[in-house]
Parts: sequence; structure tokens; C-alpha cells
Amino acid sequence: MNPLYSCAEIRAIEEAAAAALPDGVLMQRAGQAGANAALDLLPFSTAKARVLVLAGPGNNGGDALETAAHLAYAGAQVSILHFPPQSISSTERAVALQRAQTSDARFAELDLAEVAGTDWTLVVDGLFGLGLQRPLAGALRELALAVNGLTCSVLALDLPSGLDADTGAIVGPDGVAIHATHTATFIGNKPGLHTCDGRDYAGLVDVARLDIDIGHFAPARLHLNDVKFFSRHLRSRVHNSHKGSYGNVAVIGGARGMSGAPLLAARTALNSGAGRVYALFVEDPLPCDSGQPELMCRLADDFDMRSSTLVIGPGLGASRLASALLARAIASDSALLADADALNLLAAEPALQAALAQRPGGCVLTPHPLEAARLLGATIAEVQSDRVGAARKLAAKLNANVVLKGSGTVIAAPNGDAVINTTGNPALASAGTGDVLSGLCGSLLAQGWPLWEAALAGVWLHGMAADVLVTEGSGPIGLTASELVPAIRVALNRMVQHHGR
Ligand SMILES: NC(=O)C1=CN([C@@H]2O[C@H](COP(=O)(O)OP(=O)(O)OC[C@H]3O[C@@H](n4cnc5c(N)ncnc54)[C@H](OP(=O)(O)O)[C@@H]3O)[C@@H](O)[C@H]2O)[C@@H](O)CC1
Ligand SMILES: [K+]
Repeated sequence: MNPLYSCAEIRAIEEAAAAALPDGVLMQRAGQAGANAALDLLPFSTAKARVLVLAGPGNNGGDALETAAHLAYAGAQVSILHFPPQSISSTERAVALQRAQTSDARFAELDLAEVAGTDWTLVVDGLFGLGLQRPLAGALRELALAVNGLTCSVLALDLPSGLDADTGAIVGPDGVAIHATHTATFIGNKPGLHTCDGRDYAGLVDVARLDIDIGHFAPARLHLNDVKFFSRHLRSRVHNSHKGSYGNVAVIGGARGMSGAPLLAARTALNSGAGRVYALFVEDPLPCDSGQPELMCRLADDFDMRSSTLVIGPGLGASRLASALLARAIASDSALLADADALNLLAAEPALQAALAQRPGGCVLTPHPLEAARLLGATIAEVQSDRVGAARKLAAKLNANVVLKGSGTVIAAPNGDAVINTTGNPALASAGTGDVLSGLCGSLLAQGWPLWEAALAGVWLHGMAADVLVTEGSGPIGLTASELVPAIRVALNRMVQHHGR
């Protein structure tokens, strides 16, 4: 189910597979897979296609040389910009170079103006793959920038050069990477293609396993999110049920001047199926939500927390009252999700963190990178430079199911299992979308979902709703968090119709 492998794991698989195969076979297969992916992007009459192949000094360059030879044999006009190795080449790369040299591909001495000024049909990026050691600098940096200025398709072999395969961060500081429209990645899928800058730089990702025996692949601890991970909890509703069958959600937040956040979370909880939803305010409760009168607005201090799933944090503020409410919520036996200001209070109060970590039932935390950084005592840059690592660290530290939001949201469990989400788009980079996510996950918890599955499904549905709205033209520019609420309802009902029991 969509496993993701670290650089070290891919190297181990490749080594074991190569030992059982004749020399150079894996590179030949990678080159063939690269050529197949490239041909999919070329016009039917390949003779008209002008393809620029960038071949770096290592084995990624070897893949590119194999690809170039195949494309030339297929009739494309291929220009190779070749960066020979500084020291000894691998044998398979030397063979690939020979193959390219005996094909009709042209080894070109192109300057940047020619790269930028030619009407290429496709650029194939085989500069660097797993062996990138440092930021692209000098002429290579200028070349990457020139390629990024082109409007044609760009196919990255294994991964976009300049990107870290494990983290999805551009190798920096102040690094650059090739901005690919497509990536043909080899042996196994890689986390860096799906989080941080990966989603923007890798484009559409296709995995070529290179026919490696499945026995060489160890079970992965990191996956892409998949409906199969949570579909058994998608239940059709039974006729003989009532509002008490679908749980209570209490959203605790709404300090003075911040009533919108808990209302967004509460409306989402209601529209995603919770039986009763309370919007609880730190002070000055609204008499009701006129846009959603089904919600019950109350003062938080008076509320009995025992019979509801608790979503604490949206607009909670940082007052002593807010902190006391958080302490009560943590001490309760109820299912708990902490977001926004609750996370900031936690970061500021080690005693609350200790209480949370000892909570027998665990919890869900939904930090954005700044909130995660505060909880870890790190910087945002440190969190973003290893999102999966940061989410796992936080999950272990606080015994929590952590949803680290951002491009390629990471969901990590205390036991180290982690998932990167694949739905969602930049429309979600707007105010209130986090409140919607917390209300949605809280609603699933109230309906009996376990913490892990509620987090996976919540993140999936939230992103899916945004994707559908963007397809319909309501975003990504200007989509509002409120618009997600009915779209989530539709997405959830469709999923239940399709997968539910
Ligand atoms: N092994 C296999 O069987 C298979 C491997 N496969 C393919 O091989 C790829 C891995 O190959 P790889 O290990 O040779 O690394 P790769 O990414 O080509 O770069 C290393 C070279 O780059 C150099 N260099 C690094 N950073 C640099 C920088 N910033 N600026 C300038 N130079 C820099 C570095 O030199 P050095 O650091 O020593 O100076 C070295 O010369 C993998 O991603 C996949 O595509 C597939 O064919 C399947 C089978
Ligand atoms: K590459």
C-alpha cells in the first residue's frame, strides 16, 4: 500500500538486487523506464521532438545516458548536456555513455542562452539523484535556473536534482532544484517527492520498480495515505439509530474576539456527522450561531467534559482560564484533539505536556510547522527540513497521533508509523482551514473512530474536499474555509457509499 523508502533503504534494496543480476542491468532498466516515461510526454511523431537530456557525473547521469540512447533510437532529436565524472565512473555508467555515443544523440556544448532560447519539447533531468551531497552551485545552479524558466515538460529521473529524497527539502542553504513536471522514480517511492517542496518540484510521480524481486523490499514504516488504511471505519448509517448514536463533540475555544474559529470547527463537526455539537467559549458565549442554529453555544467553564469528544484550541487564547480548561480536558477520559492555541499553551507549560504524554487514551495533535517547532523547542526551518522526522519526534514525545500540516501533511503515531497525505492543494493555505480539520477529526472520533484512523481519514477528506472545489473552479485562489464544510459532507457521504459497510 504505497510504501515510501528512505535513501538508505533504497540503496540496500538496490545492492541486494544488483548482486543477483548481471552487471548494469538495473541501470539499463532505469534508462528504459526513463525513456518510456519520456515517450509518453512526446508527440506521436517523435522525429519532431527536441529533447534536452542533462546527464550528471554519477549513476543518475548514467540513467540519463541510457534514456537518451533509447530516445534517439526512437527517432527524437536528442541533445545531451554531459557532465563527466571528476574521478572514475562506475562500469555501468561507462557502458551507458558508450551506448549514447553510438546512438544518434548529439553531445552538445550548450551555453545557458542556448538552453533558455531553444524550443525544447522536453527536458530530461539526470543531473543528480540519491547521491546529491551539497547544494547545486556555480554553472549547475545557473543551468537549473535556466531550465526552470522553460515552459516545456521536464521529466526528472529518480528525483528532481537539488531535492533531498528523504525530506523533500531543497538542499541548501539558498539552494535550487530542477522544477520537474513529471518524475520517474526508480526502485521505490520516496518521501521527499511528496512533502515539503517535493510536491511542487516532482510533479506527477510514477514509480518504476525495475522488476526487482518483491522479497528484497522490507516492510515500510512510512506510506502514502490510502483509503484502505481507514475504509473499514466508513459505516453506512442504520435506520434504527438516533442522534445519541453518533456521539457528542465539544469544541472548546472562542476567547473574546475569537468566536469564528470554534464555530468553524463546530459547524464542520456537525456537517460531518456528529450527533450533537457544542461550541464552548472561554468567556462571553454567543447566544447561538445564527448560521448554524443546531449548535449549542455555552460557557466552557460550566460544561461537563465527560460525555463528549473534546476539540480544544480554536481561538482559545492564552489566558489562565484557557490553560485551566486545557488541563481539565487533558485530565478527562474523553477522546481529545488539541489544536492551535492549545498547542501553544502546551509548548509554554511543561507540566501540561507531561500530563498529556501520560494520558492513557492518547490524543490527536494538529500543529502547523510553527506550532510543531514551539512544541519541539526547534525552529520552523528545522521542522521543515525533516517533516517526517519532526512529526515522529513529537508523536513519541507526547504520546500523540500528530498531524503536521503543510504541503504533504505528515501523520505520525507514537510507535513510529507515519503517513504522508496526498490530497489537498494550496487553496488550504488560508485562514480557518485548520479549524475545519480539527472539527472534522473530532467528529470522526465522536462517531467511534480510533485516533489514528480518524486522523488519516480527516486529513484525506479535508484535502479531497479542497481538490474537488478547485476542480470546480472555486479555488485555489480565494477559497474560504467555510466552503470546505459542505464539500467535506459530500466527500464523506460519497466515500461511505463507495466503501462503507
Ligand atoms: N546504483 C544502482 O545500481 C542504481 C542507481 N540508479 C541511479 O543512480 C543514482 C544514484 O547514483 P549515485 O550514487 O552515483 O549518485 P548521483 O545522484 O548520480 O550523484 C553522484 C555524483 O554527483 C556528484 N555530486 C553530488 N552532489 C553534487 C553537487 N551538488 N554538485 C556537483 N556534483 C555533485 C558526486 O561527486 P562528489 O560528491 O564525489 O564530488 C558524484 O559524482 C540514483 O538516484 C538512480 O538514479 C539507477 O540506475 C538504478 C540502479
Ligand atoms: K535527477
